[in-house]
Formats: sequence, C-alpha cells, structure tokens
Amino acid sequence: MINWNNLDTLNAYKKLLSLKGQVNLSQALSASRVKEYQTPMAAGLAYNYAAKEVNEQILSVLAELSAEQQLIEKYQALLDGEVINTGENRKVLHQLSRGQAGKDVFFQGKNLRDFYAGEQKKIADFAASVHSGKIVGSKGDRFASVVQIGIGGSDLGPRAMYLALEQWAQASGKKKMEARFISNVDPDDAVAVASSVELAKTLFILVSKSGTTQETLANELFVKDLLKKAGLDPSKHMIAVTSETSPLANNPGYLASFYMDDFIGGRYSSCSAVGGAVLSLAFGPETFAAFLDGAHAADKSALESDIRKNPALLDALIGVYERNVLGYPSTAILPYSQALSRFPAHLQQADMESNGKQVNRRGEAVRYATGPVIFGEPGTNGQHSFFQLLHQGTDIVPLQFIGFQESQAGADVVVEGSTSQKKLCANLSAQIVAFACGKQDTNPNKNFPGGRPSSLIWGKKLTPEALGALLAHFENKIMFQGFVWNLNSFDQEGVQLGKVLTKKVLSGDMDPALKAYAEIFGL
Ligand SMILES: O=P(O)(O)OC[C@H]1O[C@](O)(CO)[C@@H](O)[C@@H]1O
Repeated sequence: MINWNNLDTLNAYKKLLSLKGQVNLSQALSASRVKEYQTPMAAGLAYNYAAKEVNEQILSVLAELSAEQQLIEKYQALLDGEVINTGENRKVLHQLSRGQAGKDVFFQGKNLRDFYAGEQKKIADFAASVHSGKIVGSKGDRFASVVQIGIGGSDLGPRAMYLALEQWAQASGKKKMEARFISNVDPDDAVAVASSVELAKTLFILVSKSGTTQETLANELFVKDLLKKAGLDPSKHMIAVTSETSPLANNPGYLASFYMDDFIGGRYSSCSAVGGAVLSLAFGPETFAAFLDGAHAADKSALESDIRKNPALLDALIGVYERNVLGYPSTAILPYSQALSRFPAHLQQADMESNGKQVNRRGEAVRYATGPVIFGEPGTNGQHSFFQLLHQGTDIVPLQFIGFQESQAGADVVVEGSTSQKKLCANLSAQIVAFACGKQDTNPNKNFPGGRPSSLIWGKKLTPEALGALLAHFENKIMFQGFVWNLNSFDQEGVQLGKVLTKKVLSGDMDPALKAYAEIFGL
C-alpha cells in the first residue's frame, strides 16, 4: 500500500537535517571521488556527483528517505496507470508514449500504448509522404520548411529537441526539413518567422493539447491570414496536433490531425505527437524513434531501487538535500553544448510548472521548501555573463553541468594548440573545480570561497538516443522530487489567474488597479 506523506513527517528527513554541513567540498573533492561518485545513465551517458556536498552517510540516509517515501513504488504506480494527477483526476502517461515500462494501461476500453504508438505510426507515414513529395502545398510545391505554432509545452520541449539535433542531423545526412517555431502572441514573432520561410513551401503544425490557448489560436489566424494573402489555401498548409476532446479535433480544415490525450501534460509532451510531428518531419521518423528509445531506456533505469544505480533518483534526492537541508534556492542548468541552447528554457517550464507548489496533493499547505528556481545558458557563454554571481555571490546555486567529448558537426579548428571542442571541455572541467575548491587570495575581491556544488552529466556525443535519455532523466528527476515533497507535479493551477485577468482586460471588465495598468497600453 502506498502512503502519501509530507516530507517533514519522515524519520529519514529528520536524520538528514542533522547531517547538514558534513562535507567540505574543497577538501572532499579528489581524483578517486571523481571516479567513484559516478553512475551510468541510459544511452551511454553518465551522472557524476563527485562535486556534490554528499558523503556515504548522507547518501545512505537519502536511500532511507527514498524507501520511506516509497519513491519507486510511486513511480511504478504511475507507470501502471494510477490516477497520480489528483488535482485533475488524470493518469500520468508520458513515459508510455515512449515504451511500456509498466502494465498495459486502458482508458474507456482503449489500450493507451497502442493509441500513442498508432499516432506515432500515422505521423511517420505522413512525414514519409511529405518527404517523397506525395503531399505538396496548395500550389504544388514540395514542402521544405515546417513551422510549429504552439506555446509552453507545445513549444519549449519540441523546439529544444529540434535545436539539439539540428547539427547532428545535418552532419549525418538526416536533415529533411528546416523547422521554425512561433510561440509568442507578440505579432512580431509570427511576422519574423513567416518572413524567414517561403510560405508556398511551408507546412504549419498547429499544436495545442487543450485547443483553447489564446496565443496559439491568435497565431493560427495570423498565419492563415498570411497564407490567404499569398494566394495559398490554408487547409493544404496546416496540420493539427491536439487531444481528441479539444475544440480543434476532427476539423476538416487541417490537412491532417494527430492526437495525444489529457494523460500527457504539455511540459511532458515532447515524446508524444507534440514533439513527434515536427521532429519526424525535420529529421525523419527513424530519428524520432531513436530519441524515444533513449528516453525509454532512461525510464527503465529509473525503476532501480538502489539509489546509487538510479541516476534520476539520485539526482532528485541530492537536489532535495540541497533545497531542504542546505537551503539553496535555485539551480542552474549549464550545458556545454550549443545544441542544448534551449534545453534550460525547457527545464524551466518542466521543473517550475511541476514543482512550484505550496500545497500538497491533498491541497494542504506544506511547511518546507519545494521546487527551486531553474535557469541556465550554455557554456561557455554563461561564463561571460552570470558566472560572477555563481562564483562570488552571496547565494550558493547548485549547478548541473552537461557536456560531451565530441561535437555534433565534427568540423573544428586548432588555435594555439587546441581545438575548439577541447577548449569547450577544458572550460567545463575548470569550472567544476573552480566552483568546488575556490582559491584563497589576500585581496577579498579576488577571493573565491569555493564550496559551490555541481553535478556533471556527460557522454561521447549528443545523439538522438542520448538526447532522449537526457530529457527523460530530468523528467524523472522532477517526478521523484514531486513525490518527495508530496506534491501533485502534474497540474498547473498557478497559470490560471493571469489568464482570467487578461480576459477581463480584453472585455473591459476591470478593477481600478487593473484598469490603470491597461491604460498605460491604451487599452
Ligand atoms: O497545449 P496547450 O493546451 O495549448 O497548452 C500550452 C501550455 O499552456 C499551459 O497550460 C500553461 O498555460 C502549459 O501547461 C501548456 O504547456
């Protein structure tokens, strides 16, 4: 039987609090620790936690915490189709969109694994017809570009995944179509993207699970208007990805429609039709399938109950120790990989929309900190931007570095005896040690206190499988942390109030303060 308990009721948590400050990172970090504190991940990646403020005792209490809070049992229940999203009375099935890691899951007599796989197959067939020129634009042009219209989870994950594989696909001859994304309701976004493509050769993918998102519906009409003005038939240039219950479903005004359902949250939808359509069109269905394989392998590894062999669980538990025992308020995601330039933005939504909560699954206020603020940028760019605060600021910000031995494109140049890829990796290695160990200086302005923890996820090269594994790692980490904090990580009520007030502004039904702000913009 599963018990849903608050973190502060757990014996292991009380023990953990007594272990605060046991590790002096600058003294603890050693070559042997770098080798020992590492666990393999799916798709050839590895999670290294040598530069985290943990030791054997802390790790063993974190294992107790995992067992006492039944983290693996809860994950298994989620996989088996239990209603984990209690706020919306929904199952949580994004893992099922990339393989069967639990039991068969049925809803209203439908086997949902078959449903997700069926949509993937429909997308693969559609993509093949677009690539072969069987399906063409309304003036007979072959499609060369694809533009996704969507926001939040219908944009961030797919966009981050597309950018992550673009160079890899180019270098390996897998790039089939150029992709662009329109998300913001700021009309300049749609104008800029539309003017960067040849409309007659462009296929638009309208993505909205709910089919009601204001920004996306506005952008749909914006684009349809541009298509009509260019003498093109919008119904031959737009496909839809939505849920079967949305107002967009079964609309003959789209060239084709593909479906996901309410059991896949927007921020967890990259492996469903939401990511599948654009990635299959851009890089071919086999690339998307390889990405799903990597994610599925990571889902399976997250079932391991030994925390030292389960990277997502270990990462989650160390994060809880940092947040709830050491009191660190934020976490930076620092990929030393240009391909992952939008990955931190995706994780901002994935993590903060999931665990930015102040009440538990039963709606009761919790008396401990929950999700940290997430932000990040690729290295080395971040080094020349906000790293000053990370090294010498008054807050300690745990860091999640990500790096690869090889670049995706392979092209490189030797300058002053080293390639650019070597310089990139040298910077990454240097930063980990600089943060952990610091450097004493008699001039306080030049003193580096050290003691700033980081983890490193690394691999040979960012391939589709590795990307899938990386994505699933973070999704599963977020899920485990939500379980630890006894949250419902799968709803997002906190986004609603702003939507309601926006409607009031647009309908003219405003309180005085709201009216005063609206008047600034002449509304
Ligand atoms: O796919 P939809 O339904 O348009 O939703 C887009 C995004 O809006 C949100 O509901 C937040 O407003 C996100 O959770 C979601 O990813």
